[in-house]
Amino acid sequence: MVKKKTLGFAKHTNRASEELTRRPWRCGGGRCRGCRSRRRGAGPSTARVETSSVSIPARIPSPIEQTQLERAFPELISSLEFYKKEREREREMAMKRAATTTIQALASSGISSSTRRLHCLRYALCALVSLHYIAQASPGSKKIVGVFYRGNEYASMNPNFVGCAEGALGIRDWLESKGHQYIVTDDKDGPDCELEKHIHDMHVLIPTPFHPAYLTAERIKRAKNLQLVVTAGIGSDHVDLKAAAAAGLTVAEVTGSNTVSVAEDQLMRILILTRNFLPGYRQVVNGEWNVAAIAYRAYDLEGKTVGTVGCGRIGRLLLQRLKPFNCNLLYHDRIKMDPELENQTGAKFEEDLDAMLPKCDVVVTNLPLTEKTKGMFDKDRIAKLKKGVLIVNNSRGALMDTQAVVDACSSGHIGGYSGDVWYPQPAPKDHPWRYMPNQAMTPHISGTTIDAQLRYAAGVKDMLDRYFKGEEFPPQNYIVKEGELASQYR
Ligand SMILES: NC(=O)C1=CN([C@@H]2O[C@H](COP(=O)(O)OP(=O)(O)OC[C@H]3O[C@@H](n4cnc5c(N)ncnc54)[C@H](O)[C@@H]3O)[C@@H](O)[C@H]2O)C=CC1
Repeated sequence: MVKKKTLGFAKHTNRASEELTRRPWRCGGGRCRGCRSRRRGAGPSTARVETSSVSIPARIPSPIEQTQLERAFPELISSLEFYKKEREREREMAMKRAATTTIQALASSGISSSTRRLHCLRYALCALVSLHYIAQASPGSKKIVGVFYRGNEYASMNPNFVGCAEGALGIRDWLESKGHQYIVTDDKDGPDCELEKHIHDMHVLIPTPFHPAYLTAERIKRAKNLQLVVTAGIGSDHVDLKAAAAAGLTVAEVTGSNTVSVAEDQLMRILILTRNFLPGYRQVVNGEWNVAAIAYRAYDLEGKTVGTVGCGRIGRLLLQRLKPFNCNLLYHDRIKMDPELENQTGAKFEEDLDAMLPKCDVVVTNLPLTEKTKGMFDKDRIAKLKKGVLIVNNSRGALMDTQAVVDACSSGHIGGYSGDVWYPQPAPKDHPWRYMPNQAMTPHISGTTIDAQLRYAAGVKDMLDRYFKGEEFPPQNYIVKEGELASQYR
């Protein structure tokens, strides 16, 4: 049976608002994980506030400490009281005021002896930890974990580079101003990684396909507080969707956010392969000049047959972009396009995939990775392709049988293979696709242009906002909802 988890705390707090005022860490509902964990002895008195590098014991000060604090920083205490009572906006202001008061009190205390300075620092630390605790434990406060690729020295080179861990989708201030905890990391694999430290108590996970945090059934089992997974991008195959559905999680992605970015990239890869571009580039870099080595298998795209396997949002944009090149366009999908759209793109529907493939000079994949599409291009299917076929796969690496692609590229049966998706990601140094001939591979980049990042960051923010308010997401964004997988994943 599917366990449903409460989405959005607006409803949640209404149901038990009085209880929340008295015991802010409890929802008052019998199914509340907070209450259950407290009964198991993991209540706030023993809770720890995790940050990416330190772990501070978070607890409400004892009455004695409170009196000491009151004496030391009366303004701070009244701010704390105010903070507890008032609504969200006022609470934010009170938090800022309390922090300022602490700093001002420190600065104006005229401390001369080191002992007094130590006392003062202790009080200040205690007050700040209390503030932090209240921010964590206030009604509806969520722990949100983002897993993105690291920006390193490039992080500060473009203010719109929000897709990296340092950019954190540009939503840190917004989330923290609402009292939520936002942990961002790129450390996602292995038992000692940073992500593992937060699995047990995170409420929301924001993974991205470019640096996938693999949310396995085993991790889902341990993610007792998890309610929502929002993929920053498109393609949520890094999540065990069946396990997510069984656990009552919502999985959503920012549908449409990078379709243009991928369609443009595919067009580029088709041209790079058709014109045999990369060997020419390598010659130049290596100080060589050998026209024949390129020209003997460089072609025009005009007149060639291009087939897309999968023709949803990206596939259709690709067909529209290919139309002016005067190719023969074919598509295979579960669903036939509207006749109007077929006319617009000039593409012909092929119901039988295996009948379409041998006709194609260029095959492009535009499918999600599902149980049905995993390993779709195995040895047998690749053998049915035209000799010298060019393949562009920006969908997912696992659509291909890795070794079958290596063998076909090595024998020349595949004349060129290009894409940006691998399994696993990041691709290990010894991944055979790095070393096979006739490849024009890159890291996973096509859907993470700056334009795409801004779109998927805005989409994630919109969905988080709706989640906090207990509102529905745009329907096309749901991959798992109320125990059901989106139709193409079933
Ligand atoms: N490399 C990158 O940066 C990116 C890669 N992608 C990948 O591209 C995929 C497609 O993206 P969209 O076009 O936006 O998705 P979409 O959902 O709009 O289109 C997918 C199409 O595949 C069809 N399909 C699904 N299963 C099928 C099957 N078994 N047989 C035949 N057709 C099937 C669906 O009917 C649908 O028309 C994503 O799922 C993702 O894996 C998406 C964005 C960025």
